[in-house]
Amino acid sequence: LSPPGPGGLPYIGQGLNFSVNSAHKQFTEWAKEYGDIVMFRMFGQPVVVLNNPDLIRKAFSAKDIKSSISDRPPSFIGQFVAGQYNDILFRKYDPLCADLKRVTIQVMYKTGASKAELEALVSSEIQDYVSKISAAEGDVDIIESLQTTLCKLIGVLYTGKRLSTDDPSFQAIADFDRAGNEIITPSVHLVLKVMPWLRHLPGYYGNLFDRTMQCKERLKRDLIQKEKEAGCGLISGLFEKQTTENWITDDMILGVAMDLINTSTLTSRGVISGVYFLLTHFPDVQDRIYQELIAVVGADRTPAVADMSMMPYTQACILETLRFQSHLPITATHTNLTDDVELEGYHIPRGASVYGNLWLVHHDDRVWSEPWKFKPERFLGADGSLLHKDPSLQQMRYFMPFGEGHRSCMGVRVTYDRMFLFVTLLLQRHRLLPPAEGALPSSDPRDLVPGTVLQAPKFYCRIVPR
Ligand code: HEM
Repeated sequence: LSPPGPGGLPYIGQGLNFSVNSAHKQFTEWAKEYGDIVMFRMFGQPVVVLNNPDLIRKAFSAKDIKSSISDRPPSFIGQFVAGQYNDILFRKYDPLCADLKRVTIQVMYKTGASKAELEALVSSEIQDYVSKISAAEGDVDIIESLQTTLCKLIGVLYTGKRLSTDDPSFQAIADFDRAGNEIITPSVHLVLKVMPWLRHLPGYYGNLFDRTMQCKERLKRDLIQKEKEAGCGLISGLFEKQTTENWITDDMILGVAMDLINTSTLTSRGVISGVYFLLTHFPDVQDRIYQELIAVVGADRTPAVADMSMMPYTQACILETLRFQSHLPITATHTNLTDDVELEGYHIPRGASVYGNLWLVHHDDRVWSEPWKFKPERFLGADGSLLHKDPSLQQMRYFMPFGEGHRSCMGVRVTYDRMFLFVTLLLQRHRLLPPAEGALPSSDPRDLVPGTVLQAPKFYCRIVPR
């Protein structure tokens, strides 16, 4: 039995009926009509949307890999940019993918993500950003200069040191970030997937492909090779691992480096611009964070990640931002390349594109009261403690901003830590106010700027000292 769903024109199916950039809205409409599993076709390709958190977990976490929907479909970037899927993000879920993901996470934590020295470097990058935006007078666009800081944070993760903006390693990251984010845009990537030969022709697609490959070469020459010789960050940590895990090739390390640039800058930009935007909208939330910050950290000491566990309200704001704005409203594409799968009595054909609809999960009004309101307190118990850790709470089953299962996000810890530092380092000494001229755009998440990652609309604010 096939899952129910909207029909459509022969072959084209629903291919012309919605924009890939706001697929989550269309998927959510269809869920109302067809239920928890919806299937439709796009240019002959079956597409399945899972609208219920338990189903998403079941499909994406199944222990038996044959019945888990954890592969990625063939893709242009995986094939031609990552050199035949020598990476994690675009690779099917074979044992090599699972091992590379496991080792990368291990090395990420060992060399960096949880080390105090690295946190100090991350914190200084963010403090520099805060000093820069708070020095500006009048109405400022605080997101404009964020991208440089995000690339510098990747520099810290990869090399274990701060890179200046004229360092060739930093420039290699920033250039790859620009080209990679352009080629990964769904509308661009879709064209290249259907017509991969466009990469050989002059014109927009051929130029973009050439530029991306040049950036890849620079990344290899100016960062990866240098880190291979000496270093103390994630990249040199992966090279060290080659001694015990001899299946790790140099090309895989380059693939991982490319993956983490593209998965981390756009998403981090979404969550940081998103939380600053909401704070500008809600001064009372800023005040409560400030009070908590002063009680735990004081006005002089620099906030550190270790303070986070003592600041439940601040953590609740971070969780609520992730729920409310659901920056990745649908998961990356999943598929099962080897077998057909039975899910809740429905037949999911091999090779179907499968998505988890995280947007719907996070705004389901049967679980979240007033889902379109920004209410950090929903994550707090009556005594003010954080509810997030309590798995018996039904709503926590409905919180999955980083996906679930074998393909879930590798940057969860990094993201929580960074959001905490961006929020506290700014609010300890400053207040975010609406612009003097003009109004703030709406804070309703349905008005976020669509794309692979939802972004806050362009906004101006004033930063004033406390
Ligand atoms: C900033 C907020 C972030 C959010 C909301 C987010 C969310 C997600 C989601 C929803 C997925 C897809 C899961 C799936 O396909 O089922 C994902 C995958 C991934 N994320 Fe993140 N992410 C964030 C930041 C990061 C960062 C900072 C990194 C790296 C340091 C990262 C690395 C990855 C990687 C490598 C994957 C692919 C894993 C795989 O294919 O197995 N993410 N993320």
